[in-house]
Amino acid sequence: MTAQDAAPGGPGILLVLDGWGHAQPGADNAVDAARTPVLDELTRRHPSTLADASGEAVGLLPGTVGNSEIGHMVIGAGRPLPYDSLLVQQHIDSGELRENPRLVALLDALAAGVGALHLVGLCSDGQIHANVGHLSELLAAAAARRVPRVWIHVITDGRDVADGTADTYLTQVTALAAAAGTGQIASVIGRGYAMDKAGNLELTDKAVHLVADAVGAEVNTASEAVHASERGDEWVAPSILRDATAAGIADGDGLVWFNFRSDRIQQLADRLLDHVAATARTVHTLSLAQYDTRADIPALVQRADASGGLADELTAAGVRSVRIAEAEKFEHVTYYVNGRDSTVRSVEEHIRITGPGAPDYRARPEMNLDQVTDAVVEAAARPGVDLVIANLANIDVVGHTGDYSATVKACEHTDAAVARIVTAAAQSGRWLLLVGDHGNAEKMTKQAPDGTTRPYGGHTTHPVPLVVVPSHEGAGTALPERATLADVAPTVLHLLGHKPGSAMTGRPLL
Ligand SMILES: O=C(O)[C@H](O)COP(=O)(O)O
Ligand SMILES: [Mn+2]
Ligand SMILES: [Mn+2]
Repeated sequence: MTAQDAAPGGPGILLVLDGWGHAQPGADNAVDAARTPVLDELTRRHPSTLADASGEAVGLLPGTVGNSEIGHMVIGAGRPLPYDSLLVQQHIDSGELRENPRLVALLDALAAGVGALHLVGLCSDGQIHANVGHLSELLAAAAARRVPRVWIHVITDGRDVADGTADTYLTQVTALAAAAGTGQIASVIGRGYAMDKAGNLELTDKAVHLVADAVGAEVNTASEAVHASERGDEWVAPSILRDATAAGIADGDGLVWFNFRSDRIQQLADRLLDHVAATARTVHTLSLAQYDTRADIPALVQRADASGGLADELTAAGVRSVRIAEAEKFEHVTYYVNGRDSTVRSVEEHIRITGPGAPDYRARPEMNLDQVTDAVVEAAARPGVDLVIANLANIDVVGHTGDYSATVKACEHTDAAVARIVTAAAQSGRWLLLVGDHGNAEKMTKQAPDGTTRPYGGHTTHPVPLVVVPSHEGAGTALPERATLADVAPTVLHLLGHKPGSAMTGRPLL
């Protein structure tokens, strides 16, 4: 049976170009500056539009930059999904968070037993992993319940916000603690250490020992630690404040993780809990939102239901898909597209491309794109495969370095990979849908809180290009002037010859 027979519409390829946003040409627009003849030609010749990938359109607070998790979840769900940051904010605004029974029980137990509360999280307003405003609510709750000691373990950012801004956020943390009437910064560490997600345990363990055992370079002030960093805010060395050398976790203490996003904090959370248990201490932990940890950490705010998306529809229709990405984005084309569901369904094959990682992607903007492309071309040639879903990571991952010329190169490598995939699609009679998951590389500078313009590798609120290359020349019709990521799954189903799922609010664009 050929793929054409298996799917009444026709087989296809959904290609997510990570971090491929659209903005007017400008001196900091790496997407526009790059030589991308293939993408330019596809956009010109075939039905194309711009899709909203940030804010309310995807389930974030208005004006919030998109991110890979919500981007891929909405691409898969075919509807905006209230994201964890939005749900946490709603719980704060309604007063529910402060009254949360789990939180109240923990704080009351600490007050009664004279235990300390440790608050650990990323301190910035990048709104991708955490929001320092959420810390303020936890401090207020601890003050209201008269917790005798509250230690703040600051993780510095420099990735979701412009580098060189950590000091401003430290000042903010101190002001929030003063306003709440409780909380003292105990330690400071860059997210490069504390939020590793690639299994580099030697990095994670520095954060474990800092938070659990108060082991780090001694500094007089948090700001001193930030200024001593030779590699920017992301790599602030593990530092303990001189007046907090007793801030390690004591038996019976409490710990609340205040990142709302799991992927980059779960490795630390698991490792720290293992270490505390191995050293015969008990710590009572909660997380702001639900984490994908090995350990069962009760969450203060539950996740939105993301079922009824593309994966469920494909399974019901018996549509066979292959998911392909390199390690950096593998979970995005599997777990997140499938609605944060780690089941590998019988109609799915997951291909994770591994290759040499890079401590610094500026030196390897090509990443492992050749192998990813090989795998897409190979899967596209297989008649038994109805749908290939792949992610090309370069534009986003290299964009995060904040290095403009490396990011231009990443866009050019991506263009060459797309050329091969277009040919493979044509040879196998497949349609091809290209879409970004959020903006990044089309804006490589940002105004810092002090008013200066700085290099910026983070995400944006810009829309993303969406292009449909039909399987047969001339088969395309114009797309609506504007779309959203929620329209991707209905459009994919339509191209495959199916109706949108009943849980989907997005529409087929063709
Ligand atoms: O975790 C990261 O690398 C960034 O903070 C967010 O990027 P992502 O949403 O593309 O993963
Ligand atoms: Mn992304
Ligand atoms: Mn990113």
